[in-house]
Amino acid sequence: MNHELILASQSPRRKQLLTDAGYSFTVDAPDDSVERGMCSNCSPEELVVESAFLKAAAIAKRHEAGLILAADTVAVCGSETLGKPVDRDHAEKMLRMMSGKRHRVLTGVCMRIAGTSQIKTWLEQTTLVMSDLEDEQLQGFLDSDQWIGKAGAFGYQDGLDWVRIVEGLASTVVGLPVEKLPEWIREVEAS
Ligand SMILES: Cc1cn([C@H]2C[C@H](O)[C@@H](COP(=O)(O)OP(=O)(O)OP(=O)(O)O)O2)c(=O)[nH]c1=O
Repeated sequence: MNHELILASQSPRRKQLLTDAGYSFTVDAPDDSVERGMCSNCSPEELVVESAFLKAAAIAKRHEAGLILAADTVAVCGSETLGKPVDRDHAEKMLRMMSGKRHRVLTGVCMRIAGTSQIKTWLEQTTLVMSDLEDEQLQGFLDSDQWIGKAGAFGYQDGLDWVRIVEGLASTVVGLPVEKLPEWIREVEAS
């Protein structure tokens, strides 16, 4: 990598994934307002890519150089796109919707080199299946507050035994497909 890496995210999970993969980087996170006012009638695939693009753009403005990395994650169940729950009731609604079903988690990623027009976006997808959640199990999980700040109201990294991956990378579910980064960094640096 020829540039200093800047993670444009407030997500502790993205920071952890990047650290565990051995990258050195600084963090400059966009505020939540970047995600508001997004296209309301676009597909979830378009939404995560557009959101990652906007997050990277907001941070690129503040830097003269460096490789900016931004991402956005949602869960998709049937025709519903599930972002971060706003409260416990919202989290419960999401989990009841996914209970006993397959769903997908999409992560859009944007990398851009500040001070240049070099920019790329990518989309990754992982399919999961959730067991039928018993009422008691669901209430216990909601009481634990582990759903807070997580798209679809669950954290795959929390070792839950009622959700498993059918196809795709676990890192995509947790918010950043780090296994793809070496290839993607080469692509954006060559663009
Ligand atoms: C599905 C799932 C999501 N998540 C998290 C990853 C993201 O932090 C969050 C999705 O919200 P995002 O809006 O993608 O990210 P964020 O608001 O946390 O951070 P930023 O916009 O600054 O980058 O859900 C998990 O941690 N585990 C999971 O299993």
